[in-house]
Amino acid sequence: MEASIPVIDLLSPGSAGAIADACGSHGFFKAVNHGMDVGIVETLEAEARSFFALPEGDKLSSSADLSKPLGYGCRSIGTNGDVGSVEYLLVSTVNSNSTMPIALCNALDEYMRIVQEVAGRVLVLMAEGLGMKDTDVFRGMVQRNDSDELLRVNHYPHSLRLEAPGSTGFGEHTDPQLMSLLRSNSVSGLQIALLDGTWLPVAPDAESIFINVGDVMQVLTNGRYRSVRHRVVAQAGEGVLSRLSMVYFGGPAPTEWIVPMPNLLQPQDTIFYKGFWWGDYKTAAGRTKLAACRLEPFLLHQLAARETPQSATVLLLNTTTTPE
Ligand SMILES: C=C1C[C@]23C[C@@]1(O)CC[C@H]2[C@@]12CC[C@H](O)[C@@](C)(C(=O)O1)[C@H]2[C@@H]3C(=O)O
Ligand SMILES: O=C(O)CCC(=O)C(=O)O
Ligand SMILES: [Fe+2]
Repeated sequence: MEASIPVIDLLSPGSAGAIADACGSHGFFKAVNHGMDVGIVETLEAEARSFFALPEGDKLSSSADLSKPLGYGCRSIGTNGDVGSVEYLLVSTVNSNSTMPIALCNALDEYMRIVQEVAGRVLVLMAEGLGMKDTDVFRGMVQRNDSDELLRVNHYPHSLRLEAPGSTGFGEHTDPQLMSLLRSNSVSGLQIALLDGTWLPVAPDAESIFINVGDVMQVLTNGRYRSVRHRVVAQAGEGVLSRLSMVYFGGPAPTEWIVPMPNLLQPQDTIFYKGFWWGDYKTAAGRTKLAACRLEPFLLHQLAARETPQSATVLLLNTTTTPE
């Protein structure tokens, strides 16, 4: 059967089960009937596009009050030499972005508000799909006062294309947090890695949202939900609309201890991961290259990769191929 992205209606009665299946098989799905306010999404898109159209110097100085790695960035991703044909704005909830255009700040704030609400609903369904009694456990982790939530707006202008068409827009990686919620315009480029290592292009859909499972969720669920490797391949097309995406990352508080959740384990189950504090994991992740397998040091050493097909996926995906 041809591989395809699972599509889930968030309002359907079977959505929790369908989400659990998708998070286990792909670590990724498209959600329809998500209820996000179209006007707020379109306003952020328009404000972000105006911001990205500013001269480089203005963009750099206008976000200079956001300390690295937050703020405006161009080509360089993280601090370890990774580059892509992307410019972006990375903001956290706790930052007051005083020197950015006020309309952009307002649009980011409004978007954060609606994306937190829908991310919360999805996290509840993710817990429900696992049969958890406390269906609020994941939402609770990302919606504490000190939770580590981020919003990133990525723009892939043709002018930044590094080499030939098909070159790196945003290199392959997994997202470190619990889950990410992505919305893009109608320009393609996003691809996800399947269990067998092939890359599956994700058809863009500006009306829908896309959910990624992140590293922390993979650990909390002892590998039942799979942190998906993904990348953006830069598209050709001078004069044509460029890709613009907005991604919410739901991370826990720095003091949250991340370990396979006891109430998801049966006595006979193998525990695949040792625990870590999110704060430490994030600091360590910040020192890695984008494509690194960041969970590798936490995989319990006595486990052979073949014993754990889902949780070992990330480790097995060093060499990936693109389907023709
Ligand atoms: C190369 C890097 C960029 C990143 C921090 C890291 O050292 C490794 C993880 C990267 C990532 C991927 C998902 C998100 O876009 C991001 C904000 C995150 O939390 O982890 C980025 C980091 C970044 O751009 O600083
Ligand atoms: O821009 C995209 O479509 C994906 C970006 C991404 O994976 C990220 O920002 O972590
Ligand atoms: Fe990502």
